[in-house]
Amino acid sequence: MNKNIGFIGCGKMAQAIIGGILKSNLVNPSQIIASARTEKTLDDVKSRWNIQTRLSNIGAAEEADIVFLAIEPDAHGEVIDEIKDSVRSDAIIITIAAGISLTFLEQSFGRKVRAIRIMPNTPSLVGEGMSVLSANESVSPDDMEEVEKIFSCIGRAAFMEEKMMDAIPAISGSSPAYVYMFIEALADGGVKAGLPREQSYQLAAQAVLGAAKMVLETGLHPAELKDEVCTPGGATIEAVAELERKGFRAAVMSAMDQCFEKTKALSGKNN
Ligand SMILES: NC(=O)C1=CN([C@@H]2O[C@H](COP(=O)(O)OP(=O)(O)OC[C@H]3O[C@@H](n4cnc5c(N)ncnc54)[C@H](OP(=O)(O)O)[C@@H]3O)[C@@H](O)[C@H]2O)C=CC1
Ligand SMILES: O=C(O)[C@@H]1CCC=N1
Repeated sequence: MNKNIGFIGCGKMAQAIIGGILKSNLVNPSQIIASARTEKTLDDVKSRWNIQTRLSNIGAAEEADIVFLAIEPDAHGEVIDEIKDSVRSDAIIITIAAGISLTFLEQSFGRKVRAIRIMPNTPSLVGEGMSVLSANESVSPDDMEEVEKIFSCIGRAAFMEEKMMDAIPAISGSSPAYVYMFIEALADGGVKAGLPREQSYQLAAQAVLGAAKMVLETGLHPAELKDEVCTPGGATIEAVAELERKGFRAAVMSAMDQCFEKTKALSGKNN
């Protein structure tokens, strides 16, 4: 891809995207220009990937064809104020923040900008991200294709109407955190039953990866796949019954409600 990509903010999520893009060889390290609040972060990313770094946000924004706002939701107003006169008029502006709307971006730039709102997740680092994208009407089909190319290189990309975007953190932006907790719990259970800890992590993580692939590749309903594992009178149904008694599914859905409510609160605060 013959474009310069700027990252304003270079924390966990930006680094997952940068690492994923570079692994897929979509661009060279010299095409990525990142800024952050501290020199420490910039030194870290420079030594990890040899990308270009700038301590000034303007420095990262002015040379970029695509500008990622990879900062906290609350930092958007101040940062956009800082860079808005330096961003190229034809640049594509992307926010990856929870709860930052396209209208907020347009209003903060004070002009028509090509704006895209994306909710990615950290498995982008290993090419297994899930990113949901929503664009304003200034974004052309060619722009969309270009941005979709980036996110398809680091996992799966889906376009959705903006009204859906506040619901995405709970299901795919934040959910890797709950899945890691599940893997950790599985591994602890393995250790409790006498398995070595390192192998327990491997067994647990591979079971989660395999189960996810079964859902994606067989197209079967998760309930049907679950039923296939439960041998009549066997061991699995005992575990399933205990998970139901302990409110496993209700706990997951209620956790997602909390995440959704917080995202809506961020949206309300920033829009
Ligand atoms: N983590 C995740 O899994 C996901 C995060 N997101 C979104 O990504 C965004 C960043 O989150 P995350 O990566 O977790 O957070 P981090 O705290 O890891 O990263 C934030 C980055 O922003 C930089 N920063 C903060 N203020 C400024 C500023 N004024 N100028 C320049 N740089 C600044 C920080 O610099 P420094 O390092 O020097 O402090 C840091 O590099 C959030 O909006 C979040 O909603 C979206 C999906 C998933
Ligand atoms: O915790 C957060 O707010 C961000 C959004 C999705 C994942 N991390």
